[in-house]
Amino acid sequence: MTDDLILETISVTKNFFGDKSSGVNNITIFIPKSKITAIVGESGSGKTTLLNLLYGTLEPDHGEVFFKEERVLSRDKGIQHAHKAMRMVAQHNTDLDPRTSVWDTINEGLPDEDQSQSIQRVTEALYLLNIYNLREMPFGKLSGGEKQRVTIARALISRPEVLLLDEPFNQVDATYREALQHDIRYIVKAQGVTVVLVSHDPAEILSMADELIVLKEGEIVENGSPEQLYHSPKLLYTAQILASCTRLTSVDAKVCGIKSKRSTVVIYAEHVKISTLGSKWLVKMVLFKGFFEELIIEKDGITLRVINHDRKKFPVGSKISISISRYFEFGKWES
Ligand SMILES: Nc1ncnc2c1ncn2[C@@H]1O[C@H](COP(=O)(O)OP(=O)(O)OP(=O)(O)O)[C@@H](O)[C@H]1O
Repeated sequence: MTDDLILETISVTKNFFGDKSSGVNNITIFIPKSKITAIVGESGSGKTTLLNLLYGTLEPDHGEVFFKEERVLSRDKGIQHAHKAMRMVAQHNTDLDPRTSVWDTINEGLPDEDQSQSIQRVTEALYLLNIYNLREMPFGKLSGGEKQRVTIARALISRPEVLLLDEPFNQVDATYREALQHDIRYIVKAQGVTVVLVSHDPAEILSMADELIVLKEGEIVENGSPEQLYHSPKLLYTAQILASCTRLTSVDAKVCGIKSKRSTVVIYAEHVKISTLGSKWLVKMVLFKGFFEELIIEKDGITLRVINHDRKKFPVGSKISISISRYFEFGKWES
């Protein structure tokens, strides 16, 4: 393993109850040090299974997982080193005692040998995650977002080299999600922590990750930087995970003025420019997205998603025309 890598899986397979369609199959990945790598894919594609294999809480049926040069084995096989250097924040915090104070919950994450520095380290973690004011509250009384901050503080207090995050912002409402994402990115970058993040949310993936690994049915189908995969997806599957888009057959795409020889056309909402000239499309729905709107527009039974920055200019029922600056073409086998 080269110095710029920290975790590696070599041809790892983990199936449940011998069912090859479950878990993950023959996965080889390299996780770069001090970067945020996101594992993305539809529900059931094997993201959590892969995270548990990296952490060592699942043992592969075949293949090997390495933390630096050291093989990661499952907990029952007793390899401790990798666990000390890694921390996992799971989707739900159900194993944490709701009666324990925030201070004590975070302190429990500090290894015994560091307990002499407990006051300084817990205080630091509380400030880092912006939750100093909550230190005396029982964990169970916190909001979803606050709980998530505490769980991440508890994981970071041991100064892990690798932080594994499974849908970490799931329970956090939209208002606080962006702030928490921003804080986590800032903290991990400042501390040089390596993060492996499992997420469903395209905005989260694109704004937080340095690298993406796309899983489908337990296999890696694409990987690269967020920019690369967003702007030049090789697969329809990847485009649909990363972007707000419309998928059309090549026959339906003719309504948008696109002539394609391939079976499927994908149009990102941001690539549709709108104006009032011509007025051939009907605005069916306006979705408020904060500083922009997403319009659902229709013509000849075809609906398109469109980003509109000129808010309130195109209300439901108004007529508009479009021009498409870019689209992607895919064959059937690429879905
Ligand atoms: N402990 C288990 N026992 C049996 N099957 C399992 C187990 N864990 C995962 N699976 C199966 O393996 C496949 C991958 O599951 P996994 O939880 O890794 O997917 P995922 O991509 O994380 O899904 P989601 O996004 O819904 O959390 C699924 O078909 C799932 O049913």
